[in-house]
Amino acid sequence: MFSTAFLDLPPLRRAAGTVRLPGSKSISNRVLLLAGLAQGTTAVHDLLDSDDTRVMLAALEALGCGLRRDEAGVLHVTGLGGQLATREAQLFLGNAGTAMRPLTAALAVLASTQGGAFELSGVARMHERPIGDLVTALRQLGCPVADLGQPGYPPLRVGDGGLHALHTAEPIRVRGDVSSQFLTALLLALPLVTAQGPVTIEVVGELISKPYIHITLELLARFGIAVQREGWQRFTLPQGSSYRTPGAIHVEGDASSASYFVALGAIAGVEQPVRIEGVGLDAIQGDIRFVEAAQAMGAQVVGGPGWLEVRRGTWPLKGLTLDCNHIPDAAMTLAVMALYADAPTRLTNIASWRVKETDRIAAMATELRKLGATVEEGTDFIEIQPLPAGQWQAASIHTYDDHRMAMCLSLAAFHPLVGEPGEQPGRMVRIEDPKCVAKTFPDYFEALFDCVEALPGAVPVLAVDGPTASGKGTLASQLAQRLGYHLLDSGALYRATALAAQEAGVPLDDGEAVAAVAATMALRFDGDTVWLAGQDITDPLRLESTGGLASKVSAHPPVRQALHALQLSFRRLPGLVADGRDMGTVVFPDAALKVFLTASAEERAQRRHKQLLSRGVEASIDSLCADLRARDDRDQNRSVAPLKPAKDAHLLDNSELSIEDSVAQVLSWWQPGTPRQR
Ligand SMILES: O=C(O)C1=C[C@@H](OP(=O)(O)O)[C@@H](O)[C@H](O)C1
Ligand SMILES: C=C(OP(=O)(O)O)C(=O)O
Repeated sequence: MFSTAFLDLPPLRRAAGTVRLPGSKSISNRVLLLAGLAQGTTAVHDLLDSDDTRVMLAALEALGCGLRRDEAGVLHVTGLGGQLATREAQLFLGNAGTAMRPLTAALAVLASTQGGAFELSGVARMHERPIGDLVTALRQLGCPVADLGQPGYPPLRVGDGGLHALHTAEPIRVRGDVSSQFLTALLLALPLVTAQGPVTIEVVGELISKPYIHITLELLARFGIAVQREGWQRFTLPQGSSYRTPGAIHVEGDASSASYFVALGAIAGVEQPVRIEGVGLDAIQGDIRFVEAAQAMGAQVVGGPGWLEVRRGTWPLKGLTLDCNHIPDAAMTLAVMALYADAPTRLTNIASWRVKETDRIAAMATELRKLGATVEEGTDFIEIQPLPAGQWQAASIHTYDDHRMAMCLSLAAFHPLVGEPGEQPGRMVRIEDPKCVAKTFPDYFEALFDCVEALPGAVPVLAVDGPTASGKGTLASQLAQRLGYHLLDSGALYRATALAAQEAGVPLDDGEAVAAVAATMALRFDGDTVWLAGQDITDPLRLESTGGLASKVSAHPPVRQALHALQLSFRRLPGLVADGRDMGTVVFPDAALKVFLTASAEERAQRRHKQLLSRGVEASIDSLCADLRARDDRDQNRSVAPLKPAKDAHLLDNSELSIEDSVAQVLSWWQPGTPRQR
């Protein structure tokens, strides 16, 4: 997961490859609750691991359910068998509607019938998401529910410790026009009170997001509860309903998450399709019908059970008007596809967008406008005009702690002129707070980068060059962390070459022979660990003596040549911070930003001295200073790739700066707009 403050996406042009989707959030949290209420143990395969399921799991654990993950990653849930194991708990449910609403209902019923009291709270936004219609239904049933904050919103306390007779003979009435999760919550919880007779739920007003009720009914059926229904108005739980574990259950891939990859194929699956695995045309999730909307916009989709393949069909995409009530989550993806269309796109009947992770109609309109689009919004619709190729603007996209805003808007990084003659350099899309995807798809950006390709030369490089002991290694690694970029420590390649040559018995002054070693050595970086031919060389690589050897081998032109291609291969999405001596001048002359880091020889000698002392090595500052000056002189005057700032480098003397100051300075040069390709 990218935990950076922002993630810069360079202009992308093509998509191809395969994504294996994480499990469905809606199925995962329903299955967890059903398994938690059932008697016996349920083996849950392919459960989603994300913020929303973690809060549900933590709640089940606090309530006394047994949870065990086996070596294969299968979760075994041992349920309560309908009996409370603990009578009081405070449950924090983050921003997971699929945890907050169903747990409120289930615990209200259990607390009222067995005696107990439970507090349910969430993040600040959860306390702005309505739950009043569910609370009204639960009170009608006879459950005590107390508002702990603003009435109609979490936090809530359900139960008051006492026993309460519930009124199950009359139909329980619930409104369904704000969220379908209120009805889902009652359907999941009320089997608990069917001992005396059947229980009927009546929906008041128009039910929204109907396909989510279908998921609820399907999963209840798998747990042995056959709900009888009359249209979308009346649902009856038969007398004596009880949750029976199916033993094992498999969670399908998330169909809402699939929408980003379906869109990817439609926008940029030019030569090859984007293949999606884990969810297919047999899905029980309503969001699979996003496929039809994407097809209507021009996507070519084929699929079967558990898979889809999507390529670009009509281009530009076709604008459309669509009632999106049945696909409220995936519909957001259409709003970004609309930028690439030939005519306006109007998405209607989406009032529920306003009460989800953020006010999604307002947020979408604001962020699409930043890209240059013309957008109209109403209480329950959004209309987006196509964005002509020349009018796309670089933008920093605010994501409102809403996973879908981040995932949808990443699709705006595609270059609108993809595959057309006279492609122009593209723009950069900055996604703020990319870790918000953790709600349902923590590795979304990794999955995206695995199946997209940037415009040639567009993967940004930030080159940090400078003399020995200038602190460029530390600066480069901090920058890579802050930007979420890959890191190339080119010095390590020369050091590894020297070690490999020594190991092979090759004389270090034989440039051609050392180059042959460099070209074939089996070098692998694994986080901070470096492997050479299966051996961990992390420590030997850092030795002063290895530095001396590296200085020798790096003076041979054939060695530099041999390592050139290897260095270029580090340039991968989303970007690269390259640390060395000739990164900006020779290896990445087109780097988006070049920094030449210096510090006075005295200051560098002091730093080196400290570093050596910390490793228990004694040294004199004067001799270190003399060594550094001699090394600078050699580096600056060698014939191949002498150490010098690139003409377009920013010079940074960090003699008086802390690491944090230097990082801040470089990041201020790296604002959208400044790097060359933006
Ligand atoms: O029941 C569910 O799993 C969901 C129902 C939908 O909410 P609404 O019914 O509030 O539209 C959907 O947006 C949400 O992501 C998941
Ligand atoms: C609305 C959503 O979530 P929740 O389950 O919290 O309602 C969503 O995932 O888009």
